[in-house]
Amino acid sequence: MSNKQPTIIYTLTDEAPLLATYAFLPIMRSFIEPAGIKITTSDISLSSRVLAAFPEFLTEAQRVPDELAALGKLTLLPDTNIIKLPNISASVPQLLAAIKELQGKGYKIPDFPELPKTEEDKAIRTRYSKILGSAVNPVLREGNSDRRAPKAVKEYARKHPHSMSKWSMASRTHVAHMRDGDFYHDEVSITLDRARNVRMELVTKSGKTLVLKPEVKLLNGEIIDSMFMSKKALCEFYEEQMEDARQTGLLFSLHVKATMMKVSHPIVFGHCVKIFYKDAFAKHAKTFEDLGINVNNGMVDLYTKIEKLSSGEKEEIIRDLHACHEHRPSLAMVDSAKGITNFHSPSDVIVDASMPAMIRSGGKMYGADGRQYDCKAVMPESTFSRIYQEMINFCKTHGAFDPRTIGSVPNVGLMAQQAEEYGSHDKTFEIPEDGAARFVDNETGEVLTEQNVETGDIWRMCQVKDEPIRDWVKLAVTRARNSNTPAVFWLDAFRPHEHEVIQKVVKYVQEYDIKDLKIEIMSQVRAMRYTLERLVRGKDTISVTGNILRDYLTDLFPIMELGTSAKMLSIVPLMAGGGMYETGAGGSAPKHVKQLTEENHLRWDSLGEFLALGASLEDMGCKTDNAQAKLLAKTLDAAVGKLLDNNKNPSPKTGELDNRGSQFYLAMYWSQELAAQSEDKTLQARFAPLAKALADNEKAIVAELAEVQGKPVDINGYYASDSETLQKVMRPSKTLNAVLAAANG
Ligand SMILES: NC(=O)C1=CN([C@@H]2O[C@H](COP(=O)(O)OP(=O)(O)OC[C@H]3O[C@@H](n4cnc5c(N)ncnc54)[C@H](OP(=O)(O)O)[C@@H]3O)[C@@H](O)[C@H]2O)C=CC1
Ligand SMILES: O=C(O)CCC(=O)C(=O)O
Ligand SMILES: [Mg+2]
Repeated sequence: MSNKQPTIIYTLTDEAPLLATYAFLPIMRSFIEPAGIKITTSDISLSSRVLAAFPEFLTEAQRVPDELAALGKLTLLPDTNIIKLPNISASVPQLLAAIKELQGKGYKIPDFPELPKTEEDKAIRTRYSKILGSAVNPVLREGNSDRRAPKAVKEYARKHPHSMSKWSMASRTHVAHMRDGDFYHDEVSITLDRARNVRMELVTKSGKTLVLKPEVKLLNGEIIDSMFMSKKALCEFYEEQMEDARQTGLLFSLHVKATMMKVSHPIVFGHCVKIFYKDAFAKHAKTFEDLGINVNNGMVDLYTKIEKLSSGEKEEIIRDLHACHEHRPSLAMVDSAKGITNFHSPSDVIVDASMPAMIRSGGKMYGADGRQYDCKAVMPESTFSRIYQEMINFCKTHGAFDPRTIGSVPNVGLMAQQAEEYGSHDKTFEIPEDGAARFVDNETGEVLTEQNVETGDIWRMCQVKDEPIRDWVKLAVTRARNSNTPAVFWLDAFRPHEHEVIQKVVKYVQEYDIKDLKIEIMSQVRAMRYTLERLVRGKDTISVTGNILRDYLTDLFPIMELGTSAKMLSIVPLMAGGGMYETGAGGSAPKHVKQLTEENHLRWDSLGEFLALGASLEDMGCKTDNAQAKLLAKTLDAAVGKLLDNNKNPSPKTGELDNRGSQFYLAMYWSQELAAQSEDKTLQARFAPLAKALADNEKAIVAELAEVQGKPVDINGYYASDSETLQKVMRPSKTLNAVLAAANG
């Protein structure tokens, strides 16, 4: 046992989860500190990451340390215990807004160089690139992922089923994906025979050798993939699908994950927008180039930049853009009332959240008139899009899922040590010239892979190390055994990368006695069908997947089963021995901030935080033999059960109980559980008065929390608010604050 004080590190992130944190931290402290457990915070918000990247632009007082890097290092230590809330994986428009806000607050950080020309601009751009997209999770996720719906949550969903829209056999909704020329078709994969130092280079048809990445250090047994997406095939695909949607009268809707595939997917997104508005882009090519318009960042980039033009020029462009709509399909809308389409920003429609929402709505998305229509969900990469089509087929045949009766699909996901797409960010390139794209061993000159590519193709290297695969297999077998549930590895032997992974899975599974377990390997589409057949019969099936499907399935199934992925238990057993407890499987819900600032109601559900805290305490209790930590975990679990039983979840409707009210109830139930137990008399004596004070003041507290609602509230910014304001907004009940202060002595 270490002599260090047991410590939980709680992350400060962005948007709704950060707001909720300002209410939750004081509550948590009141419960944890009496047991000698310390809570520290680590600010990994977007604004803090921006400031940490540019110390020389700031005054001494403004500088902040790089807390993400420090936290990343801690994940490699055995006694680390982190509670990680969702953070913004910033798109360019989000980063630009954060920079602008910080500059407005007196931080003299540089502008984001959109078209860097000088060396200095390029260096700044490189620093900003490290902050863009999925920049936090790959650093902290030094372990694989275990996400599931706890029993109490599943029972709650069965008792209080969320609404599911009807599916009809007549639905024309479908998924459109490329059938050729995408990453699935153009992939080569190898397992390394020894550690190697490799470069990525392009030998152009004109005879030049361009080194795109001089060095990638690879380990023995590591799997590396060379894959590319053909620009020509992608653009043809978009043309065909747009024409098909137009002729058949379907909404056209594009779904990408531009945050996690932060280099490739913005390009994939941008081509779609440029094809849709092809005529306007051809006519105004020169102006757009002069303005530095880059629709990889969405139409918002275009609309912002044409503001600089005279009103005549601007109107002409807008007229020409509108004219394109006449021979194109209707677009799915993100906000019909404001005329914001699917093309506005690549971070508005993120596959993991957007596809389940569409399937939950009976295959419908919103059109420009605010009504719901069948749609063509365009997901160019066929690798994983087919699973959604399989689910759609199933819903059309069987009708919508019934949350009262369906089973559950927990996930064990491969993601440790920047597995698969997580590690591809600095190894993804837009090909500048036709040629051969190759991985070459720097020491021997050996060409490991070679693929012919054309200008504009997207070429990348993905990798996965051997140890994470072994750990993933162990986690899958352990979950299958502990829950007595079949586990299916979703792996397609016809995809080169997964073919290599299968070899390792087969090898590492043999390290366990699995004769009483049901462990299978199936291609994704078969795995989906098999899982769905079981799901509708009330049976559970563990999905064991690579990184992308980890992400996709841990929103998809929870949203069908529970109505949300916020109520998921989401654990990352760190490979070095520590633990990271993520809060739910959803994101930072920007819509929720909007509702808060307009109506002072925060609908964010902190159940994920409560579950993560429970898992974190339990783990601490077991690893350090700390009975009080175990007791806190047990009583918190019971309190969560009571919270669900009494339906004290936050309501989406202003005027009803919100996040702050739900947190109050958690505190009340938790203190009651601690007061009612007799295992630990000290904790009992400590919490009895708190339980009484909270119960005695329930009415007053709930009334004070309700009173503030219905009016706008100023949170002093969006990305870089200040803690004083947030505390004030998130802790509006004087009575609750006084009770907690008294309890903390
Ligand atoms: N682990 C992480 O760090 C993750 C970060 N993200 C980031 O989050 C941001 C937003 O992503 P987006 O795709 O919009 O996904 P979100 O999960 O944030 O939002 C989709 C919808 O899910 C519902 N939702 C999600 N979490 C909760 C919760 N705790 N309580 C209540 N409802 C919830 C909300 O529905 P409703 O509007 O109906 O209330 C919300 O509008 C992006 O910047 C993304 O990169 C995304 C996923 C994970
Ligand atoms: O890292 C990200 O950008 C989002 C991750 C995510 O969506 C998830 O873990 O479910
Ligand atoms: Mg996700």
